Parts: sequence; C-alpha cells; structure tokens
Amino acid sequence: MTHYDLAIIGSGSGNSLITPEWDGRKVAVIDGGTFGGTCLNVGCIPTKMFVYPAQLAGSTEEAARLGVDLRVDSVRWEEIRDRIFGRIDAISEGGRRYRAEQLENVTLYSEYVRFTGSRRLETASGQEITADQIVIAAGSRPVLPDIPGIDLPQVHTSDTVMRVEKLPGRILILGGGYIAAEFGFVFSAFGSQVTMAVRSGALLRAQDETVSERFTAAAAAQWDVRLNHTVDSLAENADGSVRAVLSGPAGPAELDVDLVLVATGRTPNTDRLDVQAAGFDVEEDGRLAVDEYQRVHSAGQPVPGIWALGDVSSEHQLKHVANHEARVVSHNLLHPNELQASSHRFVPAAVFSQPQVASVGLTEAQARDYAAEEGLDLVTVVQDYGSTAYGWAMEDTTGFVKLLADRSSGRLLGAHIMGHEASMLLQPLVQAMVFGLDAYTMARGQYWIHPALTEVVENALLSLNSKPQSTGLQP
Ligand SMILES: Cc1cc2nc3c(=O)[nH]c(=O)nc-3n(C[C@H](O)[C@H](O)[C@H](O)COP(=O)(O)OP(=O)(O)OC[C@H]3O[C@@H](n4cnc5c(N)ncnc54)[C@H](O)[C@@H]3O)c2cc1C
Ligand SMILES: NC(=O)c1ccc[n+]([C@@H]2O[C@H](COP(=O)([O-])OP(=O)(O)OC[C@H]3O[C@@H](n4cnc5c(N)ncnc54)[C@H](O)[C@@H]3O)[C@@H](O)[C@H]2O)c1
Repeated sequence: MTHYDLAIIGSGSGNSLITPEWDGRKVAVIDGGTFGGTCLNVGCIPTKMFVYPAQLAGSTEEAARLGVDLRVDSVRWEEIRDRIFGRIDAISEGGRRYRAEQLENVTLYSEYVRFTGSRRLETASGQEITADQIVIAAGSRPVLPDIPGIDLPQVHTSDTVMRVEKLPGRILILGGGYIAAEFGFVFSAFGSQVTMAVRSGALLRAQDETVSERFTAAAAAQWDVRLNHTVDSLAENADGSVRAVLSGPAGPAELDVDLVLVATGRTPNTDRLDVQAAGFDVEEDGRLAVDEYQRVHSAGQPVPGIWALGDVSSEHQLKHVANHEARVVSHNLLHPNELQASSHRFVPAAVFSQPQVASVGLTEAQARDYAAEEGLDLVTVVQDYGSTAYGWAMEDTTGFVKLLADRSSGRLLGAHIMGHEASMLLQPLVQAMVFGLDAYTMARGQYWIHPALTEVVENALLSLNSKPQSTGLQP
C-alpha cells in the first residue's frame, strides 16, 4: 500500500490541481483512460476543430445568396482528422509524460481505480492507495440505449466517431441534444447524408422554447430530422452497412446507413468507482453529492478531505464549470480553514452547430414561473439579426437575440442567442447578469460599435423598455 498527501482520480480537469504548492508533497494521479480527459481528447476541443472546417464547407448556399458562387470540390476527411488528432494526441502525450516522468513528487497510475473504503483505493492491477485527501474528477461517459444491435462495430459514440477511417456516406444520429446538433452539422456540411432520429417533438429541448423551435427548423432545412421517432433495432446488412428500424407517427420504416452515432446523454462515472464502498452520497441521476465547497457527502455530512468536481458531480456537464470547480477545489485543498464556495448562478453554454446557439439564465417558461413567484413584471424581447445593419450585410434570416427581464428594474433574467457567433455575442450579457448591470444602463451607458453585429444586442436591450431611457454615457 502506498500513502499520498493527495490522490486525484481523473486527469481531465483534475490535472490542473497539481500546482507548485504541492512540490515536495506526494501526489498520485490516477487515470485509466487517455491522459487529459474528455474535453481535450474526445470532447470540446476536437469537436470544435471539426466544426470550423465544416463552417467553411457549409457556407456555399449562404455565399450563393449573397452573389458569390463557391464550390466544395472535396472534403479531405483523413487529412482533417489526422491534423486534429496529430495536434491533440501530442498534447495529451506531452501532459502524460510530464506527469509520469518529470515531476519527482507525482506518481501517475494509468489504470482504473475504485474505492474500497472512504480514503482507500484499489487500482485495476490490485495496487492499494491511501491518501490524506482525495479529489474525484472522474467525469462521465456516453449512455447507450438498450436497442438490439447497439453493439455493432458501425455504432459509434462521440468517443470514437471523430476517428473513423473515412467520411460516412450515410449516417443515422440518435438524440437531439448538444452532441447530435454539433455532429449533425459537421457531417452534413462535409457531405454525409444525415438522418437524425429524435424521440420528442423538437431538438435542443432543454433550451428556451423559441431557440428549440427555431433551431429545429434550421436543422431540418440542412439534414433529415425525424421528430417523434424511436430507433427500435439495428442490424448489419451483407454489404457491411446497417439497417435501422425506426418507429414514428407514420409507423415503422427502414433506413440503411453506413454509420450510427449515439448521442443520448452522458452518465457520471460514479458506478465504476464503487462509491458505495466508501459510503458516499449519490444523487438520483448518479452524480456524487457535493456541497458548495465541492466536499463529497456521506449520510448528508461532508467527508473530511474528499472532494469532487466536474461531470462526476455537476449538473452542468460543461468544461468551464469543471474548470471553475477545479479552481475552488485547488484553493480548498490547501486552505481547509478558509473554504471558498463554487458559484453556479449564471452558467452560460453554447451549442457549436449551424446556427450556433448560446444561452445563460432562465428560459421563458422558467422566467414566467419565477416572475409569478417574485411578483416581477416579466418582459420578453426577440430581436432578429436581420433588423440590424450587419444582419443586412449577412442577409440573415434566422439569427435572433431573445432577452427576458424584469421591466421595472431592467434586471436580466435570461439571454438566448441563435445565429452567427452567438457564443461571442452572449458574453457581455453574461457579464451584465453576473455583475448586476441592468439592461437600460447597459444599453445607453456605453458606445456600441456601428455597424457591428453587437447592435442586435443593443437593440434588444433597448426594446425591453418602451419608456425613454437615460441619455447617458458616464462623463
Ligand atoms: C463531444 C463532446 C463535446 C463537448 N463540447 C463541449 C464544449 O464545447 N464546451 C463545454 O464546456 N463542454 C463540452 N463538453 C463537455 C466537457 O467535455 C466535459 O464537461 C468536461 O470535459 C468534464 O471534465 P471532467 O474533468 O469532469 O471529466 P473528464 O475530462 O472526463 O475526466 C475524467 C477522467 O477520469 C478518468 N476516469 C474515469 N473513471 C475512472 C476511474 N474509475 N479510475 C481512474 N480514472 C477514471 C477518465 O478516463 C477521464 O480521463 C463536451 C463533451 C463531449 C463528449
Ligand atoms: N458545446 C457544448 O458545450 C457541448 C457539446 C457536446 C456535449 N456537451 C455536454 O455533453 C452532454 C452530453 O451530450 P448529449 O448530446 O449526449 O446529451 P444531451 O443531454 O444534450 O442530449 C441527449 C439527447 O438524447 C435524447 N435521448 C436520451 N435518451 C434517449 C433514448 N433512449 N433514445 C433516444 N433518444 C434519447 C434526449 O432526448 C436528448 O435529445 C451535454 O449535456 C453537454 O453538457 C456540451
């Protein structure tokens, strides 16, 4: 058995905890998967590296509308894939080598681990590890629905689909959330024939209703979206393709595809850690129960020295949330008497599809309930990109900014943007919400560059109040 001052399970966001303050103290990093975790290897970063060239490939129709005839002669999938992973694999390997070989106080265990007691771990090869403090940063993994044929080699998740040998000609995507929306766009822009089977009546259903409705329409204009459809079975054809049987409002239908992508959510890795052996509390959805200091709980009480962060314990499966929680844990590990709390008040998120979607705060349905409870006068504004000069330049027909606010104070309750660079347009609204800047001061207390696309945000803010607004910039 080897004892450490600190043991970290998971080398994704967990890797950032090894700061210089730990020099001279014994630290174990344990990861049975690829060093660097989800975001770097199979998540945020490679997906966006595919989205960017997909935006180039997918711009021909938009260009033609503006009088520029572009043609995509070919998409060199193998080259794109190898460029992306040539970069990413090197970063992952460099990080692994640094931890494994260059830090005297750090030991890297490249294997899976599970709890055998609250402060005791056993690795897959049977090595026992104990530690004064343990951070659980073990992330989440894709969920596979129980469908006959789900284990066929042609069936992929986001873990494997980005590395396939060649661009699939026909692809079936299950699900209508983040991953489905991003890969639906990438593959369709690259020229694959995409069919998306969605159980419910809309894509991105967790989003504000206007976003979900308009995104569904925009997606359906680009690829085959089958709403209210389930996939009942998958079977291999003699030629190596897959026959899917789908059920929808018009009855069952068969579809032959070359590849199936399952994007039906991700589950926290608590089960594989045997957290029950340690007596840790688990939420209904499988997340580890933590308090605002990221302390893991047992029977409702914090367990001293046991922390969790990121997807394994967070209701937001987002990298910027995992990073924030890692900064909190990093502080708390070293300052047990001055604990810092994490904040999940205004968590923004973006879906990097076409169109892009970005949001923060309440949806309209949530804002209605909140306003009723608090006695607020809820005001909702939808401002189209096409109503501003830059929107004219783009001949934009789909982009919009939707704001929800309390009319009298101008306090923003939610902001939702769909369209070109939505994630960038959203950030000033996140800033306003976090720092308590009201919509009216935000609109008139600063210059807005003309004729930038940010004017759509300015106009949305102004539209929240029909009353005349303060004229003024700060002198
Ligand atoms: C396709 C895709 C795209 C995404 N895009 C975005 C995006 O654009 N923006 C965004 O904010 N978020 C995005 N996310 C979500 C983001 O990747 C995650 O929220 C984030 O990576 C979680 O980080 P983490 O540190 O909690 O876990 P991870 O990075 O998953 O790290 C957990 C590590 O723990 C290891 N591990 C698990 N169990 C054990 C065990 N028992 N023993 C030892 N090691 C173990 C795993 O091998 C893994 O390396 C995306 C996710 C996916 C799948
Ligand atoms: N840009 C980003 O920030 C980004 C990108 C990708 C992933 N992520 C994170 O990863 C998480 C996982 O992504 P995801 O797209 O897999 O999950 P998701 O929760 O966004 O969407 C899951 C989809 O699958 C459907 N579904 C669930 N079970 C099903 C079943 N049995 N059969 C058919 N459909 C089913 C749901 O209705 C939903 O449409 C996201 O919630 C997000 O937090 C973030």
